[in-house]
Amino acid sequence: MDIVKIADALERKGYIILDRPLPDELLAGLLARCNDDDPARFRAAQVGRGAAKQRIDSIRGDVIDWLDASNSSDQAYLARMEELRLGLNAALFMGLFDYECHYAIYGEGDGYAKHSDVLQGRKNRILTTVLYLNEDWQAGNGGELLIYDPSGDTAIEKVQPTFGTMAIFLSEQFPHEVLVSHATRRSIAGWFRVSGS
Ligand SMILES: O=C(O)CCC(=O)C(=O)O
Ligand SMILES: [Fe+2]
Repeated sequence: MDIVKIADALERKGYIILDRPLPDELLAGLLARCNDDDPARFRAAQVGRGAAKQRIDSIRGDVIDWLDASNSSDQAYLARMEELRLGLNAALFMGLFDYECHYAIYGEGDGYAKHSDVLQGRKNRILTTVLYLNEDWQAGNGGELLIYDPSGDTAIEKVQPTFGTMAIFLSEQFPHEVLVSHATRRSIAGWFRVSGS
């Protein structure tokens, strides 16, 4: 990954969309993991936290599974993200403390309504990453990531979830949404966090 380029974009505009920053073998391994035939691995994603945590299909339709450091593909991805964490801390003094990430699968008809990744009452998610794992994705499939300006009024970026594309943005600054997908849509969503609450 070109950490200098990523750091520069984050400093200038707060986000970057990368074409294919990771090697093909790694992407293939991650896709195989996200295709895993064990359906019980994936759980309905929830919104909110603590007592307010709930499943609301109309807001968010994906199923998720957190990465597992004992799997070699997951481990390789986490190692790349660790390099990025250290590089961004060195370049921008971001104080990123750790990284959490999960596979996500959106089925036909699923999306994720406009939201912020910074959970209410908890400000530790600093930087969001989303890596897409959809081979032969068609423009008509929907499922685009819309990134809004900080006011939330205007969409400033529409990202096709094509294989290997990665979006990285400041979690608090950019409301975003996943448009309804008309095909199975796979990704890894992750967050660099600072320590604390
Ligand atoms: O999959 C995407 O494009 C974004 C997912 C997302 O916003 C989230 O999981 O918080
Ligand atoms: Fe999000």
